[in-house]
Amino acid sequence: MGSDGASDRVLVLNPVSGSGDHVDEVVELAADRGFEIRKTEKGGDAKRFAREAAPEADLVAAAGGDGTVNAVANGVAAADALESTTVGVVPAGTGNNFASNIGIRGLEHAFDVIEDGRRRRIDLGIANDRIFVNSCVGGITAEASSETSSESKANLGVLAYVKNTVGTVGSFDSLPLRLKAATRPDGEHAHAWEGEALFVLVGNCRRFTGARTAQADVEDGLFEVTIVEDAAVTELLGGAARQGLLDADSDCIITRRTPSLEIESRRDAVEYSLDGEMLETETLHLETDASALEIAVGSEYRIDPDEEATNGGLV
Ligand SMILES: Nc1ncnc2c1ncn2[C@@H]1O[C@H](COP(=O)(O)OP(=O)(O)OP(=O)(O)O)[C@@H](O)[C@H]1O
Repeated sequence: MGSDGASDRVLVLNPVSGSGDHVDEVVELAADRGFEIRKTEKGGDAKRFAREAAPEADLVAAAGGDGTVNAVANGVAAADALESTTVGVVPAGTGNNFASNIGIRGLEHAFDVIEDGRRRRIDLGIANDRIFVNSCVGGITAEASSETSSESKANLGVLAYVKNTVGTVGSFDSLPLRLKAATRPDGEHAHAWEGEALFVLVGNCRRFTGARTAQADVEDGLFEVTIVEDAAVTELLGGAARQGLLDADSDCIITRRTPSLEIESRRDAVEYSLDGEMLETETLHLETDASALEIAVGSEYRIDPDEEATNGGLV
């Protein structure tokens, strides 16, 4: 407790995330460790609670799904406290994609990590004036993505999205988009792409191509961008996917690493999902804020997830 009565560790608890049966256990674990607990009652509370707590608190933890982590990161940023406040992640959502990417396995483990885990400064994604930690997804999967199981995502990468969409949506309105991605931090040497996209997947801490791990390098100042052209559906229906051919090597799937990009719709506004929270806009400007957010990570977190194969996973 600070001298003015403000807590130095605050837990923002979403009681309705996931199946909603985490509340008692989280309250007990948090109380044992001296957290002040603030339960959300409606949308907008998590960001507000984090913004109010961050100027005094060394640690603000988010108990909920990716949306709650997103709100807490946005609140800490709104308080201008990213330099001084660490964010903790307590996985109590449906998918908990971000938590698993940073090596957090469950509720009790999350509190152990907050107590003793390494601190790392990771990149944040900025989409127009909002922050995201894990991913920004545009197109028809913006909603379908939350329904694709994490197991299926990890195994199939971007193919899981195409398959899931084909399975659940049935027909498609592809997006006429224009993308411009910088190849250097100063915005020089832009790559441009224009065409009909089924979806655009921008990963900060998460990747969508058929890599061995779903975690992207979140300390490199770069997004992993995947564009799936609408021709992918034809390939998929043609049986390429069943034979395992539709993946990062497909001509319909374009991948880029970039510190910033702009996505412009050539028709209507497009719905994007920022860590599961929706944003509708015609033009989306995305950039990374390198090493902006301090988080507590589990031992399975990898700075460079691709190094695992060569050095036995040690970082
Ligand atoms: N008390 C509440 N009642 C209703 N909605 C709430 C409440 N508190 C937060 N919310 C809403 O919950 C959403 C965030 O949910 P969150 O993403 O954390 O969980 P989830 O959807 O179960 O998990 P995941 O994103 O991992 O699938 C936000 O959109 C927020 O507005």
